[in-house]
Amino acid sequence: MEAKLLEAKSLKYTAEQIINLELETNKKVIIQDLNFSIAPGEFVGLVGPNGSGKTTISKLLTRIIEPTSGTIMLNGQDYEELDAQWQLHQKVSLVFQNVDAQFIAPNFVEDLSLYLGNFGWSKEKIQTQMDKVVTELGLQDLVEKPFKNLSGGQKQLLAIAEALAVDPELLILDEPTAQLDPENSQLVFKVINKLRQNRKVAILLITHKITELSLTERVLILNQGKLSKKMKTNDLLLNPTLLKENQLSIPVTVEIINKLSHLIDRPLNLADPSLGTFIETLENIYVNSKKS
Ligand SMILES: Nc1ncnc2c1ncn2[C@@H]1O[C@H](COP(=O)(O)OP(=O)(O)OP(=O)(O)O)[C@@H](O)[C@H]1O
Repeated sequence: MEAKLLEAKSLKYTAEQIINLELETNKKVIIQDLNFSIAPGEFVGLVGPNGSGKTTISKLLTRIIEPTSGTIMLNGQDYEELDAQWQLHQKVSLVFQNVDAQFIAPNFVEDLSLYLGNFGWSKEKIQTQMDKVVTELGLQDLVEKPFKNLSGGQKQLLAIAEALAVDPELLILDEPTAQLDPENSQLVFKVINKLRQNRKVAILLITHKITELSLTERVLILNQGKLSKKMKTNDLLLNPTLLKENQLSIPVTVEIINKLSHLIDRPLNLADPSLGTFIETLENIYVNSKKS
């Protein structure tokens, strides 16, 4: 049986929702009956239309909110047994969609010291971890600069560095480049790619961007709070209908294949092995051109 780092079973989350000006409420089901697992070191994508519940899942996995029912297990241990959030947050780290909400001190050195100090770490241990992560991501020039003088991409990199400083087993990235321009997105993309190659951390990547998704091995597709599909990322990348339904931009290669089919006036089977090799080559050229 495949090893499981994290396992969610029959996960449900319901929130009170105000329905009119008299402030009457009803229960809104946001997450319903989710079952999924993530293996140690696995890189998994989480996609779905706006409002499908992706951010809610990241909050459940970090105990910012508690599920209405169901269980989450980490290394076979029930989340309930990780009796305080601080214990969990050394194993499962989250980078928020809006990184400004993540920092409370004026710069990275002070912010990370405060964050790791909360776990009761000694000054020496904090310094060792800070040096390690700053060197790993090449952020030496940024660590003492005030956050207010940094670009969105630089802040996003520091937020990732902060989340990695605890050496988590699972890192959750919630749309890490959603608010960045192409240049800053590229900076962050390169770092995620580096982590994939060099760290043994499992990553759950929430994204609407196909280039980021192409770094993942497997993808969970969420629809109205339910997991509608779990599939290999490559299979999703070749399925224009599913991509559109999940607000993912169509890969340039699939567009080329579709245009080819129009030209020859017959559908091309994307599952055809020879076409697969052609698409793979085009994808590599495309992804590499984005990386460089
Ligand atoms: N505490 C809450 N009370 C009421 N409704 C909520 C609450 N939290 C989330 N929701 C609703 O639950 C749904 C899922 O929200 P969530 O932010 O998880 O979606 P998402 O897939 O991350 O969306 P996006 O892609 O836009 O970031 C939305 O309709 C949202 O309005």
